[in-house]
Amino acid sequence: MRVLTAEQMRELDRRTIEEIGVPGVVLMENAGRAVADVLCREYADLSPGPVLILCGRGNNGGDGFVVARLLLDRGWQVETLLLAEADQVVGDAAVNLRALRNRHGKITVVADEESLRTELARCQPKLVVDALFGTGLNADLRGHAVMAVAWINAFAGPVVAVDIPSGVAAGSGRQLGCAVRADVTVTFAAPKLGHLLHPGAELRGELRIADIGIPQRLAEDLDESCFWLTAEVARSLLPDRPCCGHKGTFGHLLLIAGSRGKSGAAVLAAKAGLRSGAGLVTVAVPGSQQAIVAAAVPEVMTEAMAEDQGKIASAAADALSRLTVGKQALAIGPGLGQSSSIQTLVTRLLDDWKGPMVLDADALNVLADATETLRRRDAEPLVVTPHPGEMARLLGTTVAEVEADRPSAARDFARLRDVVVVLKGAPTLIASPAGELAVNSSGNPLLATAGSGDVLTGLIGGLLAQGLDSFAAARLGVYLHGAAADRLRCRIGDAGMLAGELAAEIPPTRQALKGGLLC
Ligand SMILES: NC(=O)C1=CN([C@@H]2O[C@H](COP(=O)(O)OP(=O)(O)OC[C@H]3O[C@@H](n4cnc5c(N)ncnc54)[C@H](O)[C@@H]3O)[C@@H](O)[C@H]2O)[C@@H](O)CC1
Ligand SMILES: [K+]
Repeated sequence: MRVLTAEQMRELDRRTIEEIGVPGVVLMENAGRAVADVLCREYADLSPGPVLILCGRGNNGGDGFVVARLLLDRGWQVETLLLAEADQVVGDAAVNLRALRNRHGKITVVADEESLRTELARCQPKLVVDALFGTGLNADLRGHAVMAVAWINAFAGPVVAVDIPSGVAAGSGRQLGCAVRADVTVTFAAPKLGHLLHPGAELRGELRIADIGIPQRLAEDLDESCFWLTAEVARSLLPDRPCCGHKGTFGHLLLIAGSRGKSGAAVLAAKAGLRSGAGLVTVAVPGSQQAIVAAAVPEVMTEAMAEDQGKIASAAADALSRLTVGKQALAIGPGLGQSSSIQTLVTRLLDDWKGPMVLDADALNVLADATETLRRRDAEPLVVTPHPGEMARLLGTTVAEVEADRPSAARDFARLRDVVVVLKGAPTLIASPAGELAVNSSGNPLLATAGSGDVLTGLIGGLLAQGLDSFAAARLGVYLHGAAADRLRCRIGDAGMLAGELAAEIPPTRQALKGGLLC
């Protein structure tokens, strides 16, 4: 499902009005009707209210006037507070303010904190509709809007936000000063980034997406495309499992991982590689770790590499090159540790191996200096899976700067280095070298545990081995990883998952996804 920025939404509105010829008031009527329909459907038990509708001076407030008029028509008691002077309301919003007045709706202009306090104390609503600010908010909330938000957030009954909770920036999900916490948000045409990125993702409550008459095909011309990685999208990426397939059909993954004290990372990634559905997994580990890994995962093949102080040594270069023969994908990084030998080995593999490959953890450091190596690779794009700290190191910036604009960080690095970036976090973002961005919809705090990144690397590696292209494997891997944690949360709660349990949960999650049981 496509995700829009505030500017893209404005562009689609404009083109629908100017090119298609649908008047703005029709779009506003459709928007207001969609909200009224949600209220009548989901809060029928609170009818006839009263409903309090808080409106701002822009078109978000205009939608609020439509909601007020339609709810009056449907027998609700409605109070409308306008937090602006009536002459500040212009255009389509002014048309609907007039229509509400003509319908004898009760509209009270509250120009300051004093009158707002008085009106809020008088209203006693059962339900509140937030139509103060929408996608046009461009600065921190000030004045009596701040008081209105605080009052809404202290209100005990349900709060429904029109388009986006007031105070949430539609392009980033950031809170501009303060923001409404809604139970339900009804947005129009498509979700906005601000609905999916935190804190907007929590503040919006349940998201309802309403068609207001903006043709989907207009979105196809937009420069930057961003998609919500829903179950439906993930399902479309699942690789085939032909009945006559054998283990060779489903690919052979070479995992290069582990060091003294970190053999568990290799074990977890190896298990996830197999749980992803790959036919065969070979794990190359420092010789001293081979028995540990082989005992922990008897289903994988293990290869002992020359080692230096517990880490794979540069003397292993030729052996590793030989091991790549006949493999469909490589996964490099979990628990490798950091050393100049590791840098040399990974750089050589980047040069020699033209097939799909996922790099994580310690292997990522190589990329900071490998611009030229990556440019001349002429191979399937790499998948890299940094957390914000690693992303900051790769971009030569700070974690705070990465966190301030996660979509740009992921996109910039993907374009610059011609790689698929999986920027871990809540939510995880996946960016392609072509500039596409996917925002994951699955996952929860259970994933914040040791080894969960190793599981993701093995999972993506296993999907690459099954023939998925890099962007598809990264998206499906990220979705399944989060969805497996979501299933576990239903059973064990939101703390205390072991990463090994996550790997074991991948097959039933995949099956549930296939059967349409995830949404
Ligand atoms: N044709 C359209 O453009 C449609 C717009 N729709 C609605 O219109 C909304 C966008 O409307 P607008 O662009 O008018 O903007 P908003 O209604 O979001 O409000 C912004 C208004 O407040 C002012 N403002 C911005 N930041 C402020 C701040 N911090 N403090 C005080 N005032 C501030 C702006 O100058 C503008 O007048 C959408 O969210 C949606 O609800 C829908 O009616 C569908 C059709
Ligand atoms: K709003």
